[in-house]
Amino acid sequence: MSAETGGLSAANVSLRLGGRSVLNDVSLEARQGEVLGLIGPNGAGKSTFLRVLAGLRQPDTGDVTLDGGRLADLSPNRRARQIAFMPQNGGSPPPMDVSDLVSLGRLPFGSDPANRDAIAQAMEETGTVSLKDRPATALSGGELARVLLARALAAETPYLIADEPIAALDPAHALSVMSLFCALARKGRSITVVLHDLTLAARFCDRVVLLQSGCIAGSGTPAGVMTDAAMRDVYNVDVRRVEGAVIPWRLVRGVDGKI
Ligand SMILES: Nc1ncnc2c1ncn2[C@@H]1O[C@H](COP(=O)(O)OP(=O)(O)OP(=O)(O)O)[C@@H](O)[C@H]1O
Repeated sequence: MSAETGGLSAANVSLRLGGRSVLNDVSLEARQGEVLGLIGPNGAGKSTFLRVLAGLRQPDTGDVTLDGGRLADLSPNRRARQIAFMPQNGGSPPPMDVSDLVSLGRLPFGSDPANRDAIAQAMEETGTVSLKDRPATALSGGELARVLLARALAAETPYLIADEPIAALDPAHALSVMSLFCALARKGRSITVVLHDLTLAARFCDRVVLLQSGCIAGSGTPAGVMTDAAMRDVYNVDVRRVEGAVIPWRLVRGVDGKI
């Protein structure tokens, strides 16, 4: 992991797509040492913003900086050594075995001797070791999501940006991945993650940013942002904070290897 300090910051980012404003003056900082949750309803602009933050799409106005320098000025290779991005859904995987797909996460590092250990660790952390010889095209949706997360983690970048990484996961794997994100943050990594599971967002994120129609509608601690009023205004739902709800809370045993 890089010893560099500082943050990944978006400042006053705006973007129009198809003649519509999709992001409107969005500013936020992804800080090392914390899990930042990006929440908001469908179409709020979360995925679009993540791509801007990862340097994969240029905003119309505003800028993204990494440790004080313009992200757009970094070469793709240098950027990839700093920021790993896990896209939503991931699309159709290429026709290759799982271990080869995860290895792609190390491409920016050439023949670095650390590649082997980084790949092995990422597969252990995501419970994908038992899938290593399977064709990626034959995985279930949740299995593929964990393999794509392993590919992103294998790069061991200071910044991880993940778009709905637990959307397809069963409760045990979702808990395991969120716990892993917290553990990585405690080791100094910056994790920025889009979530629709508000229970897990409230429990595992150090900070959340609530997006609504391309604008920031709230930012701060989960309790401070996810108020009844905000849930009503932004999500159009009344929430109940119910004891006795079935909330998967702790793993009974590891899922497929070390968790
Ligand atoms: N290439 C595009 N051209 C036109 N509109 C687009 C394009 N890409 C995204 N949009 C629109 O921008 C808005 C934000 O899309 P985005 O995928 O960022 O939302 P999201 O918050 O990630 O939603 P979800 O929770 O459904 O994944 C949506 O209304 C979407 O239809």
